[in-house]
Amino acid sequence: MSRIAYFGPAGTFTEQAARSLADGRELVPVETIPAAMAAVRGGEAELACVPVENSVEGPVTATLDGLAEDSPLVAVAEALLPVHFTVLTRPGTETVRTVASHPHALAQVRHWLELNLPEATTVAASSTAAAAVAVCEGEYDAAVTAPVAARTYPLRVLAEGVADVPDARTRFLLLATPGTLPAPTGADRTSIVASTANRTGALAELLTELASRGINLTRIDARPIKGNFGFYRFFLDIEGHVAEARIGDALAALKRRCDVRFLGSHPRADGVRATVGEMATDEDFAEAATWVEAVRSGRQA
Ligand SMILES: O=C(O)C(=O)C[C@]1(C(=O)O)C=C[C@@H](O)C=C1
Repeated sequence: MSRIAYFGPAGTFTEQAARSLADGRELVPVETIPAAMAAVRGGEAELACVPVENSVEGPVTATLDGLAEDSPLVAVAEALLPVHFTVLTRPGTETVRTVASHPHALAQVRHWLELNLPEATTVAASSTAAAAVAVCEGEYDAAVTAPVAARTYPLRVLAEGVADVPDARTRFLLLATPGTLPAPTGADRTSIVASTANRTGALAELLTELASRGINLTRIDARPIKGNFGFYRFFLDIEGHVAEARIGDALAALKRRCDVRFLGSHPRADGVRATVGEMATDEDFAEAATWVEAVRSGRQA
């Protein structure tokens, strides 16, 4: 049976996302995001499930860095989960002095902690479920976790439905080694990472290549190129599938300008159909290509 390595241990939001994408595959927890990616690169798992962006805290930087470095991986599917937290303690805990969780989770409950546990010190854990494990082992007094962790670990629920921002969401990717792409659906997302030269207008030129082909951008994040102070990579998510003419044409244009890594084209979890700018449909591109052919072959003045 094929396997999905997910950012664990058991009881993370990522496990929930992996379950929703599993399609009968075996789920295998690993401790870190780089370990999930390494499992796919090393062939121990066919797929990896990792978080990529949260509507409150933004990008999951370990995922972005892992996608830009080492051998290529591509996203073949995604899941979008609503994020509200459960706070767990050991049965019998009377005073909460330390609260542990993933930094993204702590950032999403900052106000709740200020109001409800103002004396407690927050501690970063590798994941929400790793924090629950640490509470079980007596290392910390409370953990901010996914609701599912309350069923996974023998802990007491101190609070449920905790979220500073009511409709917070996290998006997760299912990653594979490059192979057959998922078929276009009309509601797809294409992701790339581009490293531009450090000169005036370089980023504007990349964005213009997209805009002039009627392509809508859904996310842009910059990450430093490590060991090269002041130099950045740009992660771009765009609406559409590389099989569509305007997207293929834009990627070819970007490739001529800078270093580009393709990170996949896959259906969007929210089903939002791509906005296609004026004169940018596949038919428009095909008509224009036919005209150029005619000009080249002398059939058209
Ligand atoms: O620690 C977990 O449960 C995770 O799956 C990670 C993660 C994240 O990286 O953003 C996922 C969703 C929540 O936003 C908080 C933590």
